[in-house]
Amino acid sequence: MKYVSTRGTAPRLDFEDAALTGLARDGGLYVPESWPTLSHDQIASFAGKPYAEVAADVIAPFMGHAMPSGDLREILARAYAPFRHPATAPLVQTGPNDFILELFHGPTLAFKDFAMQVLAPLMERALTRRGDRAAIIAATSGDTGGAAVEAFRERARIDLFVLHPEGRTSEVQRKQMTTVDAANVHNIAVRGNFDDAQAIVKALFNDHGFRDRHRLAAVNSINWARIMAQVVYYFTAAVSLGAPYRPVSFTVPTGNFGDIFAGYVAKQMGLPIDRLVIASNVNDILTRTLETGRYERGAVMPSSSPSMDIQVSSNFERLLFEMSGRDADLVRTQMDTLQQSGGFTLEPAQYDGLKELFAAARADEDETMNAIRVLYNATGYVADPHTAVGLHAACLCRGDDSVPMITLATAHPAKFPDAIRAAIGVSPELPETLRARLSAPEHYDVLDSDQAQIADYIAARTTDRAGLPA
Ligand SMILES: Cc1ncc(COP(=O)(O)O)c(C=O)c1O
Ligand SMILES: N[C@@H](CCOP(=O)(O)O)C(=O)O
Repeated sequence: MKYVSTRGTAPRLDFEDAALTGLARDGGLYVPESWPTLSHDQIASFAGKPYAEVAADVIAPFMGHAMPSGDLREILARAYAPFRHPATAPLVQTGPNDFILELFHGPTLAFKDFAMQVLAPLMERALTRRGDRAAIIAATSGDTGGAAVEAFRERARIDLFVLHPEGRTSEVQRKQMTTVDAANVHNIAVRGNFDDAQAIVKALFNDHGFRDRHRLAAVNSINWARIMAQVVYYFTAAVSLGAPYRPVSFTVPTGNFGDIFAGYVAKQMGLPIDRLVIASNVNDILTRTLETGRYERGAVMPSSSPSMDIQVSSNFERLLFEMSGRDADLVRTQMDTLQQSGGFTLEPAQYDGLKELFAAARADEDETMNAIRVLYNATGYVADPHTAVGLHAACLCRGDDSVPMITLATAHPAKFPDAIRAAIGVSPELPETLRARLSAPEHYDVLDSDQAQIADYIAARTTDRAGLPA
């Protein structure tokens, strides 16, 4: 399996190089050269299998000859062993044909653990084989950072730099990152919003001298391996509701468009998905794009679902590439226009493709709180605010009632206690192990949203190759 960039001029890479590279050298994102497909029988055979085994079958075609199948299976078994639910990604029924897919039973209580727990051993294995090391730079609106810190702490070949927007994550999210005292973990609170932090990460990758000197790697969803690992739970959820013999729909709380792009990939691989619903909070660039055909950046607004406070959705570039018939020249021009003037109009083929595959709806703050309240009053279930945005959108874009609608629960409500208390007056409990750790001292530095300042900070703290483990 080879990987190509959405902007067409970066080298084609194999899986391992794509996973270590992060952003392509032309500023684009890597995608597989073609989509592998799974047969009807293969998909049917997932019924009743442990999550890690389904993961091996779904992931293997993307990896080519990167590693023997036994090694992959071992990595996956270890990655999902610490999840606190025996089903790993359980489904909960909340209505006649409505389900919640709980993706928060991993170590940091958010869906990011599904990919990060796999990415860390994959990257470490590749670096060990090469006798190399990497400096990971990640931007987070709250959850990617915590999951990355947990997965990469104390990995000898990796320095991890996590940029979060100062004061714009929940307290629990911030402490999940900053109370970890590990020599290879560096937290930076950026005076700005998530888009500022993500723009700096991309700019540092586009500075090829800096990138090569410090061997930059990415663990945001610009890294293809993140998306790949997230495809798996679409299969396990759909199969447990009768796929491939019947279609299912998914609603996905969306920010950087990574998680829902994984749903698109599952569909390309042969999973019968009827609707993919994009759920936005007040930062609704994607819902507006679906309504108008224009991709137009707005100001980032703080919300009760802070992990989705994003206006530039990185992975939308992958979809634009797909919907244009993989026209890299067009995508490059569109991304340049976005950078220069803050927006562009989709080509008719892109817009038609988008409307055919996706529906979209936004939830404002009152609607988000109301969705938490309505579900709690009807069933006693406590949904986190991101999930609630999804529940609101699922209701609006329901479509055919006979098709199961699965809303992704992307985080545990205990990560957002203030919002939950405001909605229903209940304080969700953190798991005991996490609660104890969050009272430890915090470690982070506050920097301006300034590329040069952040580059200097990283350069001063990156272990050089002389510091490689034997
Ligand atoms: C809890 C939660 N829900 C939803 C999202 C949005 O996911 P994506 O950025 O993949 O669209 C995020 C952040 O990525 C998140 O942390
Ligand atoms: N919501 C994310 C933002 C980064 O998204 P990613 O999926 O590209 O890592 C977060 O919580 O950090």
